Amino acid sequence: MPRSSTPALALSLGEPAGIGPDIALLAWESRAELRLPPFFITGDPACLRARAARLGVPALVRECAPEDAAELFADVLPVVPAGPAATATPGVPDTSSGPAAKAAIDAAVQFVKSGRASAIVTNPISKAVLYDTGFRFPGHTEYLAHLAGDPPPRPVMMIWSPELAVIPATIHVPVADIARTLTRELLVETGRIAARDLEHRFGIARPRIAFCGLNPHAGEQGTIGREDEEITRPAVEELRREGIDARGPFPADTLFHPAARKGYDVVVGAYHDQVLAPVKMLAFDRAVNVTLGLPFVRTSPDHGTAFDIAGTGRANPASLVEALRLARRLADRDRELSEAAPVGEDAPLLADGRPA
Ligand SMILES: NC(=O)C1=CN([C@@H]2O[C@H](COP(=O)(O)OP(=O)(O)OC[C@H]3O[C@@H](n4cnc5c(N)ncnc54)[C@H](O)[C@@H]3O)[C@@H](O)[C@H]2O)C=CC1
Ligand SMILES: NCC(=O)COP(=O)(O)O
Repeated sequence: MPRSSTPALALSLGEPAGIGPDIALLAWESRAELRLPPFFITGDPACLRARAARLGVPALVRECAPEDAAELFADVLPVVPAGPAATATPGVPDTSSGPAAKAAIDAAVQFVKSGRASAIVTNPISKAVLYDTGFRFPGHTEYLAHLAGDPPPRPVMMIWSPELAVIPATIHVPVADIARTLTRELLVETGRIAARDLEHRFGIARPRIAFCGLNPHAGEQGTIGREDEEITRPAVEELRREGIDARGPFPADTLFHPAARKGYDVVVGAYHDQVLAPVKMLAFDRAVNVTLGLPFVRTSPDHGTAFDIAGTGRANPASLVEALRLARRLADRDRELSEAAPVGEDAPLLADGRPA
């Protein structure tokens, strides 16, 4: 059988005791109806066979090489074995979970970097389980940047949905540390990366980037906290001087209602829950986590491991389905841009080496 010229997407197994295996199986089961782009899973095939049997999903799990996945996808669930056996019971991670989840990410990244996968989609990991097994990165976002290159690019987390797209400038930072982690340099870098990737990867000609204040009422002209005047406003002004359509700082409490959402393409928030809560309220089953700033495409469902429903058949694969679709779209656009780009010494390059 001829091999497809477009590599499949690599989907990492995620936390084996979470809903990653469930949603991967359920998405694959609806592949024809949903016209899903072909993907293969990196991880322990035995874990997926056991979960398919438990859920009653008639999936034929087939071990294969990445190159064969696109052709096999219509008939079987392609799995490229990676990492140790994942022995955990659904809902109950054990000591195999951390190494199995990490090895699945490592393999997916290796395949996308070598051109054997078009993009990577990651199933949720349990941060606590990984930290317990020696993982020293806050999450996928920073770990993927570490694997992407030396020096690592600055990664930016964006949660994207048709209703709302948001970026937390600080990510997995304790609330007590947010104000000192939020710097002008961080906001400027985040704005630049957002502007660049929204234009190049998402095709938005001049993205409008709204910055949230940190304090109530965006600090009320410095009377309720100084950060918005001393950090966020100068960052917005610096970005505007560079030609980026940055706006704000705006009070967070009035930035997410329907009329306000018409005024920007993405919101950069000061911290995780300030912007992830609104997007998950509006679009929990449609939103997709995208890492900007990487030399390859990475998406993920917006939710976590959902240990409480793993292995029950109640997990909704909709966010994973959107993550797969978006990964395909972004990877196709990356490929079109690189094919159209001039070659040779004069070709302009982005900071990470991608064609501008
Ligand atoms: N990209 C990633 O790797 C992410 C990992 N996490 C990790 O997930 C773990 C659990 O986090 P939580 O805050 O409990 O959030 P969670 O998203 O796992 O669960 C929150 C609630 O939503 C439900 N839920 C989540 N996804 C669902 C789906 N697809 N279908 C139906 N119901 C669903 C769960 O059953 C639970 O009641 C943590 O260890 C966290 O670090 C959280 C977010 C993203
Ligand atoms: N709350 C979002 C989240 O935890 C995702 O983090 P990451 O693993 O994609 O870095």
